[in-house]
Amino acid sequence: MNLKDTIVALATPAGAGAIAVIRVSGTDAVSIVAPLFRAKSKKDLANEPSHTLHLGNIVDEKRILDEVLVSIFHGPRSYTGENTIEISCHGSPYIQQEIIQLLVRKGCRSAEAGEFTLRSFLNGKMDLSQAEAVADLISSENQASHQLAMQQMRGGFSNEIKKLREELLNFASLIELELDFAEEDVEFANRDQFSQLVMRIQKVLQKLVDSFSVGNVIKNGIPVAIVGEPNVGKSTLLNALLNEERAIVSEIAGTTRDTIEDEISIGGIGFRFIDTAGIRETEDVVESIGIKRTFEKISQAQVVLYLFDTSRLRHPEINTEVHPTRHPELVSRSNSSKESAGPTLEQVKVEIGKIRNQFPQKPLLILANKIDQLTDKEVDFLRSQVSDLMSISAKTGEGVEELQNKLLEFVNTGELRNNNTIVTNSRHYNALLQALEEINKVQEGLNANLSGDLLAIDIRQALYHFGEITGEITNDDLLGNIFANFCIGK
Ligand SMILES: Nc1nc2c(c(=O)[nH]1)N(C=O)[C@@H](CNc1ccc(C(=O)N[C@@H](CCC(=O)O)C(=O)O)cc1)CN2
Ligand SMILES: Nc1nc2c(ncn2[C@@H]2O[C@H](COP(=O)(O)OP(=O)(O)OP(=O)(O)O)[C@@H](O)[C@H]2O)c(=O)[nH]1
Ligand SMILES: [Mg+2]
Repeated sequence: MNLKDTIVALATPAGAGAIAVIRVSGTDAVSIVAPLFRAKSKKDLANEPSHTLHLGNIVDEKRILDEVLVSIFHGPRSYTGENTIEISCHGSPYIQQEIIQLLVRKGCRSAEAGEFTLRSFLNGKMDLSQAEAVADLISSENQASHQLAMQQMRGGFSNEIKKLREELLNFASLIELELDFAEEDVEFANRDQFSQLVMRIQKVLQKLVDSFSVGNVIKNGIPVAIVGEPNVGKSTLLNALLNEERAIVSEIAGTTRDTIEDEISIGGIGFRFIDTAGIRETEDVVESIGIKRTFEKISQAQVVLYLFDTSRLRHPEINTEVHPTRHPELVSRSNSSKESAGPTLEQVKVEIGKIRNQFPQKPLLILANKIDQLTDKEVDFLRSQVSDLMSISAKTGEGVEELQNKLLEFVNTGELRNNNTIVTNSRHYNALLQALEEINKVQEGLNANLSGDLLAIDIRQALYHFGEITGEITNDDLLGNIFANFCIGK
């Protein structure tokens, strides 16, 4: 990738649209486009001031390709920091390609993925964490992830890091200066002040490191596993939550064999719901693989929803000696297969206990489903038996909204509301962890009255990790990795 080239790419999505924007950036942007542009006002584009907009035609020799609007940005006053021209043409894929090919013939190179933003970074228009936020912003699909990306793009996080880095750098220089006067036993860096700074940095770093658990979840969606025995209504609940017929629902136990997942935003937060294969003893090879996967999904989930079917509970108070007038369909079901009668409430509690034992840290919501089949008295009885019970009907939607509210309670959105800095990027998280480790060493060194040269080594290491975040320290591989995940034209 030659960064001296003038590059061109479609900035809007591929395909037909009302209007498409083609972006040209680099030293020759203006000198390449100006001769191809015939302004209505006869002006020469090359003489126009920055941040102005011009109507005219794009012409290839004598042929008019399109009537367009052209905007001009003189470097360094542009997104990339280079000369930039944007051509807004009619949104036909044919016109887009004709104009782009014309520009390539006249000396532009097709841009690589993320190259405009890479140049913006290299030209000092933004730091690395801000550039990464641009990609997050484009992919944000709900209010929370949008807010975090926006915050990061505006530099909130980088500024915090940069300030700490500068203060630390000051002390590092003072300590290193002492080394030059080793014989004279001077102390330029006041150890008490330094120790205070180190403690402040530890606090900030720890806060940022801790925020990742929230940030990561907000960025990627909170995984919620829906589990329970076959046929209890897991897929019906998934569909109700997603408001879409996403999973197949049937009265046949074992319908869902593999996990199905999809994401939806509730209250501005993304939730990823994972419908799983019903858990039961089975000889069926495929089904048992599905069940194994269910347990994997539980371990990956942030919250687990355990469903059971109230209409099949065997219990004196709740039984399926059904009221024939209310549920004629159930009469035939329970009559035809006595052996398929469901578990007792005690057995359900045992099953829930097993999951609790296996995943002690995981919030587990117990959902008594199909309450539309019960009388109010039966529902009351159920609630009195299981304290943390939510009763729902996935089929009628009863209780689903309460469930959504309950799910929102699991997300600590306080930090988000308080506008605290939240780390969302695992690269930043790793760098922060490493910086914290080094800072802890510095603190230990101070406590142990370590000599300046040894302190300086750990300080330099910490500085290195700070620099990784904002991009003062970087390398081609890292940049390649980050920007390769961008779309072309960004
Ligand atoms: N048409 C268009 N829309 C766009 C972009 C773009 O590049 N082109 N952006 C691309 O992501 C975003 C806006 N970001 C931009 C950031 C800086 C400058 C710019 O010209 N900066 C100059 C001048 C600042 C000023 O005069 O206030 C500078 O930084 O010096 C332009 C767009 C979203 N919308
Ligand atoms: N009356 C009533 N029926 C329900 C309710 N929820 C689900 N059902 C029915 O129960 C049956 C099983 O529903 P599914 O959603 O396929 O159950 P599942 O837990 O995904 O089953 P598997 O995928 O086989 O493990 C279907 O006939 C649904 O219509 C409910 O709240 N009330
Ligand atoms: Mg299912």
